Amino acid sequence: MVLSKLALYACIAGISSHPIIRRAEPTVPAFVITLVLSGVMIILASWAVVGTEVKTAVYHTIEAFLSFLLSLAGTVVLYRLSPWHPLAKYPGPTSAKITKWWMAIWIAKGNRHLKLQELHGTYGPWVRIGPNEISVNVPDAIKPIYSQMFRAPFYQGAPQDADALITTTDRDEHARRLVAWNKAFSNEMVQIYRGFAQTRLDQLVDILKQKAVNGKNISLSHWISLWAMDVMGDMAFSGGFETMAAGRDSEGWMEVLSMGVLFVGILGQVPWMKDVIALLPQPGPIITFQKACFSGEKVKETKAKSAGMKKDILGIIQDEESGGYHLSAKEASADASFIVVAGSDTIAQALMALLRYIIGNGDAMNQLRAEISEATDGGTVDVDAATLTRLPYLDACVQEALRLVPPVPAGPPRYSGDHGCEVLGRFIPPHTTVACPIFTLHRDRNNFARPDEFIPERWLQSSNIQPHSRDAYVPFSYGSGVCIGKQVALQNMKLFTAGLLNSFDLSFGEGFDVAKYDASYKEHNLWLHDSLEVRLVGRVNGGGSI
Ligand code: HEM
Repeated sequence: MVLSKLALYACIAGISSHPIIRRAEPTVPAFVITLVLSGVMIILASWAVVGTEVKTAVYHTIEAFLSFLLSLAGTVVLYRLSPWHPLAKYPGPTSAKITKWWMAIWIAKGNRHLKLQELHGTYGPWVRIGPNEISVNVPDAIKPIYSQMFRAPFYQGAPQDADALITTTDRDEHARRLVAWNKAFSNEMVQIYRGFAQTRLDQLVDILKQKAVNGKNISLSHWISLWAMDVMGDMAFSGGFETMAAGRDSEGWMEVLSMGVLFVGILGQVPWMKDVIALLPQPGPIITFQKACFSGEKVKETKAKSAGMKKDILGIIQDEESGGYHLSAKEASADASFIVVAGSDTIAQALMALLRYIIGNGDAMNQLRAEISEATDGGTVDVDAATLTRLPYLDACVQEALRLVPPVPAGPPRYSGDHGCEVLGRFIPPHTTVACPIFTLHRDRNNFARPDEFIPERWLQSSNIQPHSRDAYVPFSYGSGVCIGKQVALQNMKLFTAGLLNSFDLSFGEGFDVAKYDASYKEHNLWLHDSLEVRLVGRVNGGGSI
């Protein structure tokens, strides 16, 4: 009888502990340890003080635990759905209001980009997509959100040994680290990186010329990925990846990276799980990647190699003279891993989208080929900085590909902090995560005319295609945390496309089904999809095929 009352008290404790847990959220291990300790104490007290048999005491303690957890969970759900919740006025699906696992499942399925589009179609521009999270599909809101707020707890979702520039949620630390990073992306360095990209492109063209015999299908997506990885290795560590020479990602870096990005995407929805994952014997893919590739050797090797030379990103950000922030070895290792993710798959995906659309659009291909041929004197001149300014149609094609298939499709999540903030006259309550969904903004017909079509002309100065909202176009994000590699990315994409088009005639490969290819796109934080199969025919400089 006494112990049944215990279950009742446990219910009351569950309900009344909700306001405490909500304000001072405990870590999972602290919560579990508290539960276990209180269980042991209850059993001991029942046995020693009340004189209950141990078996009965254990039974009633379990009963009390379940009562506690169920009443706590019930209170959480009721509160999240109640009119007293700070985000109560924002519409959204009930499951999303209850738990972040709902969004985690869409990410795992690879359809979050489509779900967000659907939600904004149903509920309007401000949608509640998590218990404490809103998605904002309003171009005018991008500047106030991304300039006032900084990175959300999402970035702390995966266990890692140290923060990278891209995962730190401390704005001051980010600003101090950025001093050295800005040096690594100065105009002078961007020109040096152009040389690396050109050398790797020449290597790729030679390889493809050998492979592209008898009109057989080539997986362009495969080779683009290898090119991007090798260029990134050169830029970040003065060499290190030789995936093109091997013809494959022999060490499996890309696979680990894709897993890592998916892992971060899912765990970022439920950052408290990090403590649980950290207890598992097998470390997550991010730590595996850092340990396998970058712990110790690569970081030390690059530091030694680039001493006094300062020709690669890791060398510059580790150099004490770059100023601002002293990177620990673990932070350098975290930065090294993230630079590869940030700078290789993004540019590779952007190029795959660009080539898929220009191969599928004869007019665009002809116009592009004519422009590139004229600017490079029939392919005899390398694409330097001056040449790039003479390629407006290529620039338009690049922008259009980044609009249709932004390599970072979800909106980077930002956080309203302890005090909340105001966006377009609305108060965003404290501790709210806010994101502007890039894919949805880019494909919204209120922002861009015929939004699902590839129309590079909309980016030309002479264009009168309306609507055309430049404010809604954010493939590189905005504000603090904006992509630091934007100039390198744009330059390398143009250089690659010009070089490839000067070297080959391209068409879709035999049996390649473009509709099936488009439908295969899955968004797991970055994109995963089928292979882009093409047929390449070598060209002689000046135009004709060989
Ligand atoms: C088309 C290619 C690219 C796209 C679309 C892209 C997009 C983005 C976006 C949206 C962010 C913000 C992420 C966030 O806040 O969660 C970002 C950050 C970043 N990107 Fe890129 N990126 C591209 C290429 C590159 C390249 C080539 C590099 C390096 C060479 C690079 C380096 C970075 C870094 C270091 C950050 C973090 C900046 C910071 O925290 O201040 N990106 N990128």
